[in-house]
Amino acid sequence: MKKIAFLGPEGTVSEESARFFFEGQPVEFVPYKLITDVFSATAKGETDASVIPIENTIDGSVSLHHDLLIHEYDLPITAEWVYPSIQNLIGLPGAELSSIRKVFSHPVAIGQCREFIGSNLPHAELEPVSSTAEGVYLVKQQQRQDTAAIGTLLAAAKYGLQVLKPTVQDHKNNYTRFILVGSRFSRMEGSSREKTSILVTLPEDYPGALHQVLSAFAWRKINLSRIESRPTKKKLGSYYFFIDIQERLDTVLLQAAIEEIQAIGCQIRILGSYSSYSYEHKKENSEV
Ligand SMILES: O=C(O)C(=O)C[C@]1(C(=O)O)C=C[C@@H](O)C=C1
Repeated sequence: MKKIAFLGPEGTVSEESARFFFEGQPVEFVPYKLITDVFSATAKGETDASVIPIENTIDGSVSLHHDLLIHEYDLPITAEWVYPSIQNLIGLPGAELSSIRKVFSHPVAIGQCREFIGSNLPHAELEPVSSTAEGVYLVKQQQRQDTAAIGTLLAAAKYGLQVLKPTVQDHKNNYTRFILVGSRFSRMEGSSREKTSILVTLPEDYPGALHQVLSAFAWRKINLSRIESRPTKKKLGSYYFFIDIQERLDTVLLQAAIEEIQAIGCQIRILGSYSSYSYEHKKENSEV
């Protein structure tokens, strides 16, 4: 059976989203404490693929995860899906909101609930931890009525704690985009569109290089869904451009665009060509 690494312990948003994505597939989910361990499990061959949160509606791109993919782990992106991040305030049974003085959660989840925390828990100290479920686990361990965590319903149930307040994220449309890196799986139900991700390094001292890169896509009417710049870490002002393209890699048009970009001296690394699944589309399919 294929093994899927995710950010643990059990009960994270990553686990919820992976279970949703692989619903009905014979796979085994394996939790890892740190996101670097999630990447390296597949790089070392302990698992077949890793689930990586890459972007969130409220908090934006997860820079660390982009950088790990760029600099540390040469693993292809083999699928992408979107999943709602529904956060809940979780504590010991009977705990009162007004007495909460400490809240554990993943920094991204804290970022998603800032307004709620400001208005409802103004005196609480915020303690960032390695995942939302790690925070819920710590509340269970510490057994304190004045301590809570922001996490999933799955984690509240797993650790036998109470949901003190459900859906505390500041915006209803709080979605996270997850990528799968490592092995390729057969096509899931509910595929929406094909995408390719590339990493472009511009030639030095070439005025207008980025403009030329973008125009290679523009005049061919190739749609880009995202451009993210990340430092190359070699010197200040030097960047990689992470580009998501709404086209399969093997199309004539995209191949020609890539050749044109290389011809002006850019370096291109293909990060993956994969199916992208939207939440609604996949959900509709699984409900039929
Ligand atoms: O801590 C978790 O539950 C995770 O799965 C990690 C993570 C993230 O890194 O963005 C994933 C989605 C949530 O929106 C918040 C945190």
